[in-house]
Amino acid sequence: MDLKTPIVELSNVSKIYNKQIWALKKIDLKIYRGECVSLLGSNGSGKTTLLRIIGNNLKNTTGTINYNLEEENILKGIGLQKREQAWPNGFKVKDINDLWIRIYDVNDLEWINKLKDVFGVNEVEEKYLNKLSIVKLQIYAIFLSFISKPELVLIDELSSDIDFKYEEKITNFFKEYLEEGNTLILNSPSYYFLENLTDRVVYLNDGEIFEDLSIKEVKKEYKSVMEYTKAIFKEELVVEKKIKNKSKFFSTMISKTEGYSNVLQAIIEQLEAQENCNEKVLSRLKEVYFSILDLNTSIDNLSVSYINADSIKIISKKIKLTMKLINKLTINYRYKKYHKTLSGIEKFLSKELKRTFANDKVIVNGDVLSITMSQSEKKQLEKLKEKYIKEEQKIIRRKILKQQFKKQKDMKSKNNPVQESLKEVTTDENK
Ligand SMILES: Nc1ncnc2c1ncn2[C@@H]1O[C@H](COP(=O)(O)OP(=O)(O)OP(=O)(O)O)[C@@H](O)[C@H]1O
Repeated sequence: MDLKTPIVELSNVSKIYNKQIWALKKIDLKIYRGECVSLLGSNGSGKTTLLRIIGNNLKNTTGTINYNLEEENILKGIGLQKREQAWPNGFKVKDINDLWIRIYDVNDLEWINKLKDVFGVNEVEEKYLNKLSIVKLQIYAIFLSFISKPELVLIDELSSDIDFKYEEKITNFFKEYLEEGNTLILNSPSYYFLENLTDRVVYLNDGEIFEDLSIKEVKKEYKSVMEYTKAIFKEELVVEKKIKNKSKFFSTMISKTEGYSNVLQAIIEQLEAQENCNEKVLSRLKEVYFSILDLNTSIDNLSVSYINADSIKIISKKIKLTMKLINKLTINYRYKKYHKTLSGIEKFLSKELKRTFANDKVIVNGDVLSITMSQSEKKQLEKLKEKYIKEEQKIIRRKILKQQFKKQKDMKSKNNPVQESLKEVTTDENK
């Protein structure tokens, strides 16, 4: 197996949608065998477009793509997991499994059983596809992309909502797969996969490659992947928005999310310095940190761009995800020491941010603007609001149950310096 020749090489590749939107601009990129490459970049930077073009699922407008696959049939050589895969009604998971096995002419049943075990497919085989949760569907779509044992696998959505038991199992499976000389490309993986799997990051900005670094270079230059993402988010913003003014409305949210990310960073550094620190908690905390940083960048981006229903939906989704990650951490691990910090962040997300973005009006530079929405979008927004309220009620109920526990902890944490810095953020919040 030739590890030095790229498995895929893109030269001068551009994609223009509808003769208007220049989604990818003259991309030159070589991906090598055995690599795990993560695509990073803000919303709309071109990651999915690049992934689909490499995955032979979307036609590039200009440029050339050369594959160096051992498998002659490109459909078998490349596995692509797509976002929001639509399935016809009335199909059980096992029906689609049989169909895929037949389409790809797979005879290696040991391989299929292994995949079923890694991705938890055995547990859902008798279920109808439209009854599976979004996360289960995403994982199932990853399972399908591996069925033909492709040399190059592209994953568009690797949710941070994946259960911890599967996260570890999937990571180990991916590692083994890479060691056999196969290649993986991931779109915006969660922090866990970024930290534990990625060999190289390709950062896209407005359809161009902004940075292409190996993880070794990242660690040498920025100490950690976490520091890198923070620096690159900032660098990108400086380049993009140097001269643009942000409205006061957005700058408060931006400074708060930044404040929280700093508090989390301090906690993470404290934990990392401890000898017997709980790795699982640390990894979860990093995910929350990463998610807040991403939220911070998205709001920053939003503050200087055209605001429409879609951009609001994206932010709402990110707020929800961050809240879920926090809940996952506080509920599963009951990590008492930093509970106050996390519930402070959650309060800010649920009480301020979520409500702001669940509205169809936003304030920009002191003016109230209505977001242009179709009837169906308005209906969808109403449904979302309902869902948010229900979720909020659940959170409140959980909070009441935990009140007693919180009181005791507050007393204990009074002398903690990290808690003090949180206090600054929460005090600022009340202004
Ligand atoms: N089918 C399409 N038709 C028209 N424009 C599109 C289409 N798909 C993507 N775009 C536009 O191309 C640009 C790049 O989109 P793309 O989905 O590749 O970005 P991305 O980095 O994956 O974003 P996200 O993280 O939000 O998914 C965006 O401006 C997007 O609106």
